[in-house]
Amino acid sequence: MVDIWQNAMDHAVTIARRAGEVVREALHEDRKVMTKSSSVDLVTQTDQKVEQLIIQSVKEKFPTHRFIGEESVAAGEVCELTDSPTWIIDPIDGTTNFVHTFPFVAVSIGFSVNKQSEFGVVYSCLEDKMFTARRGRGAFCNDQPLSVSDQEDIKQSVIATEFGSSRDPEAVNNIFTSLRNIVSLPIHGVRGAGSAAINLCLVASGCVEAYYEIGIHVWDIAAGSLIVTEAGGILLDVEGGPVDLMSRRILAANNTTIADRLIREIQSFSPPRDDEEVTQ
Ligand SMILES: O=P(O)(O)OC(CO)CO
Ligand SMILES: [Mg+2]
Ligand SMILES: [Mg+2]
Repeated sequence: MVDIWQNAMDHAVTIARRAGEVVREALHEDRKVMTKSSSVDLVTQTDQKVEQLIIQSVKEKFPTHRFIGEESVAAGEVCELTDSPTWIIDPIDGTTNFVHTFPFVAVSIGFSVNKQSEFGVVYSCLEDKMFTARRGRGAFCNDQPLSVSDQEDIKQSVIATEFGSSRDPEAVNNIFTSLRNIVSLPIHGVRGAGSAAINLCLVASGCVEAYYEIGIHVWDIAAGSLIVTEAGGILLDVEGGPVDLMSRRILAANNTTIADRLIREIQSFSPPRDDEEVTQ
């Protein structure tokens, strides 16, 4: 059977690898750090350069396709997901890690048609791990199939989450309340790679049972979320119900038993949506 998006996916893998080389080389240079939404929301010239590299190369091959890119949105482009084929790009997921040479940095490329994810590519470029998923065809790391953990007991689980880049006292309070509740269940441990995309790949790989976060953006999770579901995992909103990739909230888990137990402990809140201006 012909897969009409296979060419696009092959291109995503090629360009993610090339982008990863640029990121690796930039680690040996001075990294000029700028800030965006808060003093701890970091961006570098490499983020911008890599996003342009990806967008230009995709435009040459697929001139009618649309884009949602983290740094393009930061520069004022609208964050709108339509039915058109759309590339959802985070050029460096884990910019704080990149700035500090903490070794989990990913290039994340999601691709959606009719608002449905068709493929996801996450290249963890310092580990040299290429995570891929094609809708209905499974998830892989360096071509080896992935599957989520089969653990059903939350007390035997490791959960990934992050503190995010908001320092709004109420948001920080909610984050710590959730964390205290979950740690106290008790669980085996809490981990966070500092990259939403890599955290999702850790769920897909069975290294952690679940990952949840409030405050992430669609470009952080577009690719990794398909990698989770294609590895047999599930996606939900942090209050239960269907996940909404524009809502800035996600819970990815190996199964509903683990997800339902976490939902009872998460103190949720709602940051402004990624597509807020579009939906108003
Ligand atoms: O490093 P970035 O792309 O800002 O992403 C963060 C979350 O927004 C880590 O996932
Ligand atoms: Mg990101
Ligand atoms: Mg980024």
